Amino acid sequence: MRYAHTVQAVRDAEDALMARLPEGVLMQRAAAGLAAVGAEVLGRVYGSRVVVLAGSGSNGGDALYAGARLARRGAAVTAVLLSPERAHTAGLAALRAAGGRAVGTEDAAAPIARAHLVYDGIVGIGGKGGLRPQAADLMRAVYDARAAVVAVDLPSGVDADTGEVAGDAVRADVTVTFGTYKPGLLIDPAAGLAGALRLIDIGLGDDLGVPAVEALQNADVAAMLPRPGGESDKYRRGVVGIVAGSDRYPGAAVLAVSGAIRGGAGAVRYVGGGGAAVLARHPETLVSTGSPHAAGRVQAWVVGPGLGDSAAARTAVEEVLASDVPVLVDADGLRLMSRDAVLARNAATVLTPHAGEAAALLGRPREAVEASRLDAVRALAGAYGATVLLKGSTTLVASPSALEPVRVNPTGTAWLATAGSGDVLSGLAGSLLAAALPAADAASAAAYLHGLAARLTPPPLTALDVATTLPSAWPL
Ligand SMILES: NC(=O)C1=CN([C@@H]2O[C@H](COP(=O)(O)OP(=O)(O)OC[C@H]3O[C@@H](n4cnc5c(N)ncnc54)[C@H](O)[C@@H]3O)[C@@H](O)[C@H]2O)[C@@H](O)CC1
Ligand SMILES: [K+]
Repeated sequence: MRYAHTVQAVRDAEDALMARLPEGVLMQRAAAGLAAVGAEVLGRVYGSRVVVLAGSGSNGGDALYAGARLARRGAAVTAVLLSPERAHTAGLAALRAAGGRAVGTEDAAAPIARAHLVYDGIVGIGGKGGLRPQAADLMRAVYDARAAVVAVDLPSGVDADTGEVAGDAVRADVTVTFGTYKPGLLIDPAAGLAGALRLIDIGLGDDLGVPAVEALQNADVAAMLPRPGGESDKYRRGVVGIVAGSDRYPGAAVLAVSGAIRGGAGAVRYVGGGGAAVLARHPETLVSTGSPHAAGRVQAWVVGPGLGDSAAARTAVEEVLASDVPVLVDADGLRLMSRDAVLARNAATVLTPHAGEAAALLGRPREAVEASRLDAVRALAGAYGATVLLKGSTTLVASPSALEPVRVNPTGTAWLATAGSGDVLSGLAGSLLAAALPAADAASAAAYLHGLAARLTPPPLTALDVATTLPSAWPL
């Protein structure tokens, strides 16, 4: 698992650790990591030209000490001090002692134009709001110079706790972060500005509390997925029921079932008007028309993809929500469900909106959901007492309890923004629910596998390609 902690958690852990260590040790650990990554990016340090953009806080201090380390190895290092009277005194002295120099912003143009590498030490976890105009101007000069940008702790101007970007922010090639990831490094739009992430262990480990955000890694997914044993039969492995598609949208039925049959459940029941199309593609499906409760026992339901908004569709959603097994609601189901029906449930409910659907449920503009994804997913999970998977550029999964970390999906590709890919995801997640995975695990493992399958599929990909590639994404 990859963990991200809030600024407050980082500060508490740093305070606890600093009380046990001589002064300055943590900053030296940070600077050593920063210098090592800078040296890697440069390839050859001796003779290279490095600019340190140093703000007034400890983030600038880290960058100045890193600059000092590279200067000792033969780099020409120039620090540009954004507020010269408040620059980190000891860091600046170390840089000067190592042969580096410092200038004010008025003299920054020439060194920036010739720089190979620029450290963004403007602000770190103490930053508030976007870049100030002067810093934004300096960064424009940096991009024009095509220097490599290494952000210190996080790209300045992004919100460390939420991933929100309120104004101008640094666009980094690499971000070297200290002690733990910050939520903003994993969640868009900020994550899109961080470049490659490098975590430097500064020893916070035992002092960090519960993470705010976590990202599954391959081994985590492997440990969660169902594996049939000698005692398994199709019913013990779980049966998933899919209520999807309609005469008008039979394709959604096929796609949801194609995800479900590759999700580890022992059998898939399909209920609805798309049965002929489903059977043509997946003859192993148990197909029925009529109502969900007449279809036979299932261990989880998926309801909504391509369902339309007929009276029958509404009744089907109500009936499924009244059941005592886990239910995943997607697409049209999200419009047809009532909040009271979701709140009244005892078994788990998983909602899988994209930003537009989440916006409608929350009564916010879509852009507001996209700009504040973490807040949106938590708000929805709280309001509905449900596990919510918010799809998009970074897919997030929030549990109904605000104490649980939000999961951010590390896989995926922009090619997934294709018709029907969400239907495959809901079938897959429903199948994992039927195989008895807890709701947050089912949703986040499904997002992981779906995103990985998409990456393994040569573009331009179709939703059915993703479903077909799922077995290659399944960890062995
Ligand atoms: N506390 C520690 O033990 C450690 C801290 N470290 C570094 O210290 C950083 C945090 O340092 P600080 O708490 O001093 O805070 P920062 O260096 O992040 O910035 C705080 C300063 O920036 C100003 N500021 C806030 N928003 C701004 C904006 N938008 N534009 C320009 N200036 C702005 C504030 O007035 C304040 O003076 C971390 O991100 C990390 O880089 C590391 O050295 C590791 C150890
Ligand atoms: K920074």
